Amino acid sequence: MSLMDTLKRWFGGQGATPSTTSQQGRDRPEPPAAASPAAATPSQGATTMSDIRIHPAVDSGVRAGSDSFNGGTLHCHCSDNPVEVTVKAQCAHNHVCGCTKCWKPEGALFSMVAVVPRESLSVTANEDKLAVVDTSAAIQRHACKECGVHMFGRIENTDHPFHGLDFIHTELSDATGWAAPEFAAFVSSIIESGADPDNMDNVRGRLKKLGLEPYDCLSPPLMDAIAIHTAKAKGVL
Ligand SMILES: N[C@@H](CCC(=O)N[C@@H](CS)C(=O)NCC(=O)O)C(=O)O
Ligand SMILES: [Zn+2]
Repeated sequence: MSLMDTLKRWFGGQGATPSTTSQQGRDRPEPPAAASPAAATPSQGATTMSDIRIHPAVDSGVRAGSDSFNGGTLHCHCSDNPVEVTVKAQCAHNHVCGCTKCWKPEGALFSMVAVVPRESLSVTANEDKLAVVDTSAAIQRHACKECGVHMFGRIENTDHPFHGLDFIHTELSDATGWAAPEFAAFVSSIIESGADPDNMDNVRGRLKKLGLEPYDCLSPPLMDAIAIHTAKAKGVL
């Protein structure tokens, strides 16, 4: 059984959160400022739930994925010689992430990030434009040096619970059918990017309305998976 199958068995598979249909097109979001690849717009000044821009892919409603979808091609935001990453698999555990490390499009409070088996992902054009953002991080985020977009994140530590999985931002693909985001992770962390702490009830309320249950770390199934991995490594399980 593959790692992805094991994860799906543990976690119940992708697409657990059925979604409303988005009215939004699949246009790429505005390019980020190259100098600040992880920038959000923390001080959105939003005081009402509907004003809150979680992420362009969910702000008009979460679009359900397709069971028959089998991958696509991701591009960075460079108009010349964009980096291209090809993924030959559906993604799993798609979610929005509020941490400061994941790449967010301009104006968004959250990143949108999912996992795929690392063997399903390859860089198919302009690999020389990629560099790892922070080599000391568990997730080695390979970003375009020109536009700042994170093309994929890889865990090289073979002892890490998620080793074997790569992290991707499906919005970088024009294809439709990617599994929809299912929850919101690291919600409190948006404060670390400058979001107003007094607006957190509205942010969590908006996420719930979108069907993205807010968690301040990962979702319970993923936290359980990490604990199971640790318990097994310690010989407790
Ligand atoms: N509060 C921290 C949380 C960072 C964090 O733990 N991020 C998670 C979710 S992406 C993680 O797995 N990080 C590992 C890494 O960045 O390598 C922040 O916002 O910077
Ligand atoms: Zn993150």
